[in-house]
Amino acid sequence: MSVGDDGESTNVSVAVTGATGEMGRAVLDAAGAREDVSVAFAVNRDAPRDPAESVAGVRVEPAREFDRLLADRSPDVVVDFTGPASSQNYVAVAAEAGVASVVGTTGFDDEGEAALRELAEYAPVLKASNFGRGVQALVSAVESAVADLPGYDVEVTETHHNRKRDAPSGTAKTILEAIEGARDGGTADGQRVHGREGEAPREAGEIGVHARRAGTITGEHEVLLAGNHEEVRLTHRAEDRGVFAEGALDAAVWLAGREPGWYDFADVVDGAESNDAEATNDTGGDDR
Ligand SMILES: NC(=O)C1=CN([C@@H]2O[C@H](COP(=O)(O)OP(=O)(O)OC[C@H]3O[C@@H](n4cnc5c(N)ncnc54)[C@H](OP(=O)(O)O)[C@@H]3O)[C@@H](O)[C@H]2O)C=CC1
Ligand SMILES: O=C(O)C1=N[C@H](C(=O)O)C[C@H](O)C1
Repeated sequence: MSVGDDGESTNVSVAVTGATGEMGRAVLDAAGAREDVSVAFAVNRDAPRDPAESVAGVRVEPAREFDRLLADRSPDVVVDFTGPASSQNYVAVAAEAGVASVVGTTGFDDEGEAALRELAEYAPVLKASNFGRGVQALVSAVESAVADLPGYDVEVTETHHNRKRDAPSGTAKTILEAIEGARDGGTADGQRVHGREGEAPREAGEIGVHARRAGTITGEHEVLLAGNHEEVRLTHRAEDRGVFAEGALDAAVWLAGREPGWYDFADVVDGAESNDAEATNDTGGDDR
């Protein structure tokens, strides 16, 4: 991390994994347009066959070179949008070298999530299921609506492009946890009903969860609350992956130089200017 003459402006160097994936490309595009970020290197599992091929002007190296590049180029933060297994590997190598990680990858199982949290004891790890600032606002609005409307039926619907692997989305899981936390005394996730089929009517307290996959839709999340002959619908719609990429780079800039620990995007959005966020190593949360 370099600090400018004014002592204020900083430049954070990032290593980008999954560089030829949708999000890797978006991150490299966004980084190229920012003055507070530079790219130390970029890797992909299957690097382009032509070594001259680049993404946003950055040469993409094979993932097997990740350890060496990390040592040689000393990035401040690794920005990872890949898959759960590779993400865990990248964060492990980074943490061992004392390098921070921003993780956007979703779809971790409990074991994978716990492993990441353990790695946060060695280096800062900031993980978020959605780096859109609007989703932070959506989650707050959902918590408030659920608390204000006890007894209303709640259904969560997420819609994504047809290439998405994990369902429900990481964001939907974050929203579900917010709903459960906002209900009186909290509710067990056994009340989640995924899809709906058969004869039985809806039971009180159920939270319906619906995942749709179609075309090239970037990402939509809707929470429907219905009762008392009225409906409330809270929706977030991402129009472009650049939204997630900018949020992830904001997170990288915020994370550089922090103490080891577990952080989330709410820390960045709530206290972007402050340096006093407390890292946690708790095992709670479902931010996958
Ligand atoms: N938190 C957020 O705001 C957001 C999170 N996401 C999440 O980010 C992740 C990536 O999404 P997206 O970019 O659309 O997906 P893509 O499939 O377009 O890209 C995934 C990238 O990760 C690489 N990759 C996948 N598995 C492995 C592996 N086992 N080892 C090494 N590299 C691997 C792929 O390499 P290869 O080309 O060789 O297959 C590819 O470069 C998903 O989990 C998605 O849910 C997405 C958008 C926003
Ligand atoms: O895979 C995606 O595309 C997205 N994944 C994230 C999720 O699982 O919530 C975030 C965003 O909705 C796009």
